[in-house]
Amino acid sequence: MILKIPATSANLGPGFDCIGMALDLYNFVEFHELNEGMLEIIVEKEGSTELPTDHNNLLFKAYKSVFEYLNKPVMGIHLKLINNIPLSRGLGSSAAAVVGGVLVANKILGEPLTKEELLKLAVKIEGHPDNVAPALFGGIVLSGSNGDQVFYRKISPGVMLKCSVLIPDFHLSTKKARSVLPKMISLQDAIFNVGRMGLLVDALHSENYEMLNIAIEDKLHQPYRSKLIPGLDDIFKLAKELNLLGVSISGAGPTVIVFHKDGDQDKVKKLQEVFKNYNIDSNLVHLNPIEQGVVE
Ligand SMILES: Nc1ncnc2c1ncn2[C@@H]1O[C@H](COP(=O)(O)OP(=O)(O)OP(=O)(O)O)[C@@H](O)[C@H]1O
Ligand SMILES: N[C@@H](CCO)C(=O)O
Repeated sequence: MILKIPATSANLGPGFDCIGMALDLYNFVEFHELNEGMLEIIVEKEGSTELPTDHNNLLFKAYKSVFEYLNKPVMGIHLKLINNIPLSRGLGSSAAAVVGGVLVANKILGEPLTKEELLKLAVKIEGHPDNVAPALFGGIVLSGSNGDQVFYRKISPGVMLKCSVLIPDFHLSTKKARSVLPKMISLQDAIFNVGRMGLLVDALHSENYEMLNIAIEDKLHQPYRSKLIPGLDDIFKLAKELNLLGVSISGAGPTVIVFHKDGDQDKVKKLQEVFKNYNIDSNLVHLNPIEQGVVE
């Protein structure tokens, strides 16, 4: 059997830990059962030289968590991971691994758990729902958790919503990108983000992107993370000058996601020039938001 799991872009500016969108870039997981206690992991493409191929592999840990949750012995498994989502770049590689792991276990066990139960297990491992929810359900997903419960609502991406990602040539782990965030924020900044989030949800629902460049602004995480992403402030400034629809850090970064109209590709290339001016190579990839989450 084989699973196809999408990349995801979390936060979309103001929705820190609360919103994410599935994109048409995929990891594939080929799997079959082995005798109890056996584990084989083969990694191809992204992460082939660095990802562990033993019990420390995140996808295997997520797989194992389903058996533990159901109080069942862990079944032996062969996993071939064909990864196209780059690691630690802000495109949801860890969420794709976690979703892959819980889904593989559920398949092997004859699907005892619903997608909602798998979401809960995935959130426990990932720590927040914003990437795992769209990786599971597709589309743009608003989410939150309350101890044991995870809430979500899906918005279908509008056909006019086009985006490109600028993937810089360096890793930034979510752990490091979270370590620079303050423990407390001011009421003023909270009000700023609540207002932007309202505008963002309205823009995504109504498919009216006129105010997206305002709606996508954020004061909770991006100002602190900009010191980890050289050139980011200049990219944000230039995106406004070029009248692009909106720009934000993708997930914890360092990838930058740019919303734009069809035919704006040349303007997006100008943003890539900014990274170059900071001696950072980057890969510019056009990706479409997608309706479908993980599929068999
Ligand atoms: N295909 C995979 N198989 C197993 N583990 C993976 C896989 N992809 C990613 N990981 C694990 O996830 C880590 C990267 O997670 P991290 O949260 O730092 O970045 P990200 O998920 O790519 O970005 P973001 O969360 O900002 O979107 C890797 O170092 C590795 O431990
Ligand atoms: N919301 C998360 C996404 C990355 O996992 C963050 O920005 O840290």
